[in-house]
Amino acid sequence: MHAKIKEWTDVREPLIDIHNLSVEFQTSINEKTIALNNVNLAVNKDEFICVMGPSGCGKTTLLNTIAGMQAITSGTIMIGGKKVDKPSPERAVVFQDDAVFPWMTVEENIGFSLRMQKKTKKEMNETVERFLKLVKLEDFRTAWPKQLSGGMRKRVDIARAYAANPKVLLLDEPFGPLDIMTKEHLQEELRRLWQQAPRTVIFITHDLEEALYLGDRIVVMTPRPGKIHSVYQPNFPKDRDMSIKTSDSFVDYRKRIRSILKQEEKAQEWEGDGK
Ligand SMILES: Nc1ncnc2c1ncn2[C@@H]1O[C@H](COP(=O)(O)OP(=O)(O)OP(=O)(O)O)[C@@H](O)[C@H]1O
Repeated sequence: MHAKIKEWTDVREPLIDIHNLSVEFQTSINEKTIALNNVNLAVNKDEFICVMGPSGCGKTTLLNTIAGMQAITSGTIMIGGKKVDKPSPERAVVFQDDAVFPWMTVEENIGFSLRMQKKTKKEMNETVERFLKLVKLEDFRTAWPKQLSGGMRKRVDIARAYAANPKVLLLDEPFGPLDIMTKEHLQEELRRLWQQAPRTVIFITHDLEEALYLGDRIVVMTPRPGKIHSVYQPNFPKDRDMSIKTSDSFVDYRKRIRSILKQEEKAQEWEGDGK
């Protein structure tokens, strides 16, 4: 059995406190799937956390549970001292498939939640303007979603979630279906946006490079049952660009985490053979 790596992580001001969280799905009368097993995690206010791991390790279940969209079997999630048990506008979710409204222009999409929150016209215009600028879509304010590329629609989606002014932004593989160039461009933009408008972000991905580039901390999950294997805090510069991907430290983290995932995969194959 390989040694588990535990790393020093710095949680000073936790906004999110996940304690002994387990989520089970009843799959038939006598069978259940343990999607999350005893997960403990604290997330600082305005921290950018990436949760990564192979398919089926419980990433989406964790995100849905934090969003309040998935019932908890045992344990608790507290956000800002309040127990999570249902969805709230304090938590905005961005999914893999963009959720822009095709019948609204770019600026109407970004202002949607502000209209729902009954903000004044002035507040709404200022916020929409700010986020149009931050995601560099000022020249497309009156465009319809079908006139935009996939990457641009994703920027509208993120701007809309941001403009709602949530305490927590939850992103579930938002760049998953995009080509590598668009993906890297959006990763840089998201990091820049987050620096200019800090928010507590939980970003789910199965892409290790994406997790290392974006996250201040990287939570590595492993499956069967879904658990946190280890947490890393690489301390890459806050203000970063794609060049960090070739740094010795980045390459070293990538090797170490990849080797953990490989060992876990092998261990599971052995377990599978033993059945
Ligand atoms: N509604 C459900 N009913 C039954 N089982 C479920 C349900 N949702 C998830 N599961 C199971 O829970 C486990 C974790 O699933 P989850 O989707 O959270 O993993 P994931 O890491 O997000 O995977 P992926 O990267 O493929 O999206 C899997 O074994 C999955 O089959």
